[in-house]
Amino acid sequence: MEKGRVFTLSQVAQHKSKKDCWFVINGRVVDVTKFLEEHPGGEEVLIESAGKDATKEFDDIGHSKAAKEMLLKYQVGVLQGYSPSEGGESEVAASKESNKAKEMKAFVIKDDPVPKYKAFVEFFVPLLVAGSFFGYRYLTGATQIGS
Ligand code: HEM
Repeated sequence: MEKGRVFTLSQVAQHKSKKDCWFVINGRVVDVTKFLEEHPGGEEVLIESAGKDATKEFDDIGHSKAAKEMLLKYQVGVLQGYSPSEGGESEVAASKESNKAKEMKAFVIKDDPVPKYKAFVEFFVPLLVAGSFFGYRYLTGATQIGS
C-alpha cells in the first residue's frame, strides 16, 4: 500500500480489532495486524489502544530505535494534516542511513581509480625500463657484431 495515503482519525478508528489493527504514531498510520503476536509487549496492550493515536503510549514505553524503524515497515499512510518533514526520529534515522549509503558510494568511486593507477605504475613502468634496457643492449650488441 502507498505509504503517503492520507487517513483521518475516524478512518483509523475503524481498524481496532485483532484481525485488523491500526495505529497513528508520530503522524504515521501503521497496520500492525501481522505484528500483534510478535509484539514483545504483548498483543493485549496493542489491541487496547488500537485505532487511536498512540504516540504518547509508544513514547512513554521508551521503544528502541529498532521499534521506531518498524513503524516505517508497517506504515500504510499518514494522518491528515501531517507533513513528512515533521517526522520523528525514525525519519532522521532513515535519512542518516541513506546519507551513509551515499558516502559509501562516493568512497567506492573515489577509491576505484587509485588501484588502477597503481597497477599501471607498478607493472608497466618496470616493464618499460626493462624493455628499454634490453632493447638498448640488443641494438648496441647487434651494432658491435655487425661492425
Ligand atoms: C504500533 C507499533 C509498535 C511497534 C512496532 C512496537 C514494537 C515494540 C518492540 C520492538 C518492542 C521490544 C522492545 C524495543 O525494541 O523497544 C516493544 C516492547 C513493548 N511495547 Fe511496543 N510497539 C508498538 C506499539 C506499542 C504500543 C502502542 C504500546 C502501548 C500501548 C506498546 C507497549 C510495549 C511494551 C509494554 C513493551 C515491553 C517493554 C519492556 O518489556 O520493557 N507498544 N514494542
